[in-house]
Amino acid sequence: MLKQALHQSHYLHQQDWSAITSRARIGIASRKVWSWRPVVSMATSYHEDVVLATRAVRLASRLCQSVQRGLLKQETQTKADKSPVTVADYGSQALVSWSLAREYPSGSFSMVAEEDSEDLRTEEGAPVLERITQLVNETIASDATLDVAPLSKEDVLEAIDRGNSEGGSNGRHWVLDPIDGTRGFVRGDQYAIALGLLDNGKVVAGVLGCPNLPMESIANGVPASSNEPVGCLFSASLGAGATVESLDGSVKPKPVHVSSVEDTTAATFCESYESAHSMQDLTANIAGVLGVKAPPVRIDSQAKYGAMARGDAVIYLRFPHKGYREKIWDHAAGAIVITEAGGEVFDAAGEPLDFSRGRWLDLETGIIATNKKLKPVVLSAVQKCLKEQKPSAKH
Ligand SMILES: Nc1ncnc2c1ncn2[C@@H]1O[C@H](COP(=O)(O)O)[C@@H](O)[C@H]1OP(=O)(O)O
Ligand SMILES: [Mg+2]
Ligand SMILES: [Mg+2]
Ligand SMILES: [Mg+2]
Repeated sequence: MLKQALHQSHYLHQQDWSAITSRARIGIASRKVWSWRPVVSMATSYHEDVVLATRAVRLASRLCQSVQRGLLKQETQTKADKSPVTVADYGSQALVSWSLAREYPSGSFSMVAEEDSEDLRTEEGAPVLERITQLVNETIASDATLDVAPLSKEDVLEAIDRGNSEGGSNGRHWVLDPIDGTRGFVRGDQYAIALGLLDNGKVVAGVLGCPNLPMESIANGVPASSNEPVGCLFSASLGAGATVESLDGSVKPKPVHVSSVEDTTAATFCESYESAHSMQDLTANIAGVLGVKAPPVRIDSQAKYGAMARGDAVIYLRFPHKGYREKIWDHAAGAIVITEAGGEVFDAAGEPLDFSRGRWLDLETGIIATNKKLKPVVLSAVQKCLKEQKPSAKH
C-alpha cells in the first residue's frame, strides 16, 4: 500500500513535469527521456517508451546470444519451482532494468519482472553473481553508445531487484520476462526477451526480442538454413500498430498483420514446444473440431506471439496443466503485439487478459489468440472440448 501511495504521488508530480517539457523532449536522443503521462487514451503516444524498450531489449539480447553461444552446463541452475534459470536470465534482467531505470528520476521507476537476487546473495551464488556481473559489463562495454563506468556486483543485484514491483491497476509499470522460454534457450532453440509497459492496468506498449527467430516465415517450421537474417524484434504500442525489424538493425521496421484466414480448415496453429507447458491432447482435440489439417508449429516462448502477429500461424492455443498460474510477464508484450497486429488474445470465457491484478493473470482456463473473424468459432471449439474433457484432466 505504502509503495503504491508513493508511486502515485510521483505519478502526479510527473504529470506536471511531462506537460511542461513534453515538447522539449521529442527527438532529443542524447537527453534523458522521462515519459510519464496522465491517462490512457488513444491520443497518448507511447513511441518514446518503445524507443527505450527497444534499446534495452537489444542490449539484453546481445548478452543472451553470447551466453547461448557458449552455454556451459554449470551456467544453468534450477529454481525452487523446477524451472531452469541461467546466468543469462539474471544478466538480461539486470541490463533491461539498468537501461530503463537510468532514464527515470530516482525512485520513480517500477518494474514487475520474473527474477530476483535472493539465490545470488548466498555463498553458493557468489561465483554466479561474479559471472553475471562480468557478462553485464562486457555487454555494456561492447556498446559504443554507452560510455559508463562498469557496474559493481551490488549494482547488478540492485538492478535485478528493481523488478520486484507488484504492478496493479494504478500508474506505470514495466513488465519483463528477461528470458521467456528458458528451456528453449538452454536447448539452443527459440526464446524471447519480453518487455511490456502497463499504464493504469492496461498494456500500452511491448517489445519482443526473438534472437533465434528467422525474419522469414516459419509457417512450415523453423528452416535449418536461410539467407534471411535470424533475430527479430517485434514492437507495438497502443493505437500505433505492430512492426517487425531485424534484431541487428539491418532490416528496418515494417508493419505486421495477423493472418486473414477465415476458413479453419486452412488454418495452422502454434503451441508450446514443451508438452509439460500445455495440454497437447486437448489442443489436438480443438484442432480436430476446427478441421485444422496442418500439424502444429511448436516453438518455445512468446516468439509464438511474434510469429503469429506476422501471419506464420493463425491460432495459438495454450492450456497449462492443472495448478499452473500464468504470470503477466509471460504474455504482456506478446499480447499487445498481437492486438496491434489486428488479432485478439483471450481466455476460455472469451475475455481479454486482465493485466491489472498484480504479478499473476487470473483467467478462465487457457489462453487463445487468433484473428477477429475466427475468434467466435475458435472459442466455441475450445468451450466444447473443455466441456467434453474427462473430469480428472480438468483444471
Ligand atoms: N509448468 C509450466 N506450465 C506452463 N508454462 C510454464 C511452466 N513452467 C514454465 N512455464 C513458462 O512457460 C513459458 C514458456 O512456455 P512455452 O515456451 O511453452 O510457451 C515460459 O514463460 C516459462 O517460463 P520461463 O520464462 O521461466 O521460461
Ligand atoms: Mg523462468
Ligand atoms: Mg516466461
Ligand atoms: Mg523467464
